[in-house]
Amino acid sequence: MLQVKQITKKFDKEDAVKSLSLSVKKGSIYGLLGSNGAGKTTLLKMIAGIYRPNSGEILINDKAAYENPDIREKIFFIPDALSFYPQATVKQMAGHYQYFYKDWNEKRFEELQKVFKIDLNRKVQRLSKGMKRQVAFWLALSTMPDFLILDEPIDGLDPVMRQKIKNLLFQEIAERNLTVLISSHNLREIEDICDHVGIMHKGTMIIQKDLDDLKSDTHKVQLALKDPSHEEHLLNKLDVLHKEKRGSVLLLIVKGKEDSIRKAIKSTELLLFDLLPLTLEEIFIYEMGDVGYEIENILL
Ligand SMILES: Nc1ncnc2c1ncn2[C@@H]1O[C@H](COP(=O)(O)OP(=O)(O)OP(=O)(O)O)[C@@H](O)[C@H]1O
Repeated sequence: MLQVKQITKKFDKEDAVKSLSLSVKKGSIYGLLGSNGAGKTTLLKMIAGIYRPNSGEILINDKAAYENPDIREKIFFIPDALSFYPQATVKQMAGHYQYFYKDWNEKRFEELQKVFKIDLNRKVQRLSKGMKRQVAFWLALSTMPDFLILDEPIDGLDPVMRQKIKNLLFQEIAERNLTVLISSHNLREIEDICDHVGIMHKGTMIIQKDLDDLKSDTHKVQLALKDPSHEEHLLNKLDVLHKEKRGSVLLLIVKGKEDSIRKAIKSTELLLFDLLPLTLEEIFIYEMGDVGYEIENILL
């Protein structure tokens, strides 16, 4: 279990991450979403032990991660901007990781060559962007990590390779209880693979929930009132995240379970009523709107 407790990170005088808490259960995939500059990379780098928080603590299986080299060795971070030794071949990079990671698994490395099919003698810096990312996953999985921290992991990967890597992650989760924390702007990908989601804005976590709960907690409602003067009364009964009017039709994004929304609306006479679930992308946009991120007229 990964527990982040009230961590803050300042750059100069600005808080990049403010008193943020989060917990990720063993064997789960947690998707970290957020606006540009929200502090996602800074948070991941603190968890990976690259930045030291100004305050707060990061615990892995109840032990302080930063001070504990054995724990830090079981966390593997694949950053957004990859870096390799300038002249190193894939084989030499593997040798480097073998030296530094005591659980390096040579057999696993050889098995994974069948997936990645990249010549071991090629210089990593001369590989394409997507191939470099494949090498990063290849090396990461060969260190047999307990925690994999991924910053924009699919950038540059073709759809077939994306699927292969997803399958590898699912396999590691099923067989070894690997825990994965992913930061991404690709919400479809997050929706597809994550079981838990957190949304960050301006250094804080504005919402974190089980993905299924999050999706059943917000709905898109389209309605037309028989008597338009009842609009305010109706809206007061709903937790409205966003409202738009198109002629006499009201388009609403409403927080709450389907049953409670239907119940709140029941006593109002309507000419039209439609209730639809939201995609994660839509939930993200309206949650951001709720905290003051400008989202005028983008009802999807
Ligand atoms: N090394 C640094 N020195 C100074 N400020 C930094 C540094 N790294 C990040 N910041 C600042 O911290 C804030 C959060 O940045 P961060 O990279 O964590 O955001 P992010 O959520 O990953 O953004 P994006 O989605 O755009 O990649 C930003 O205001 C950024 O300018």
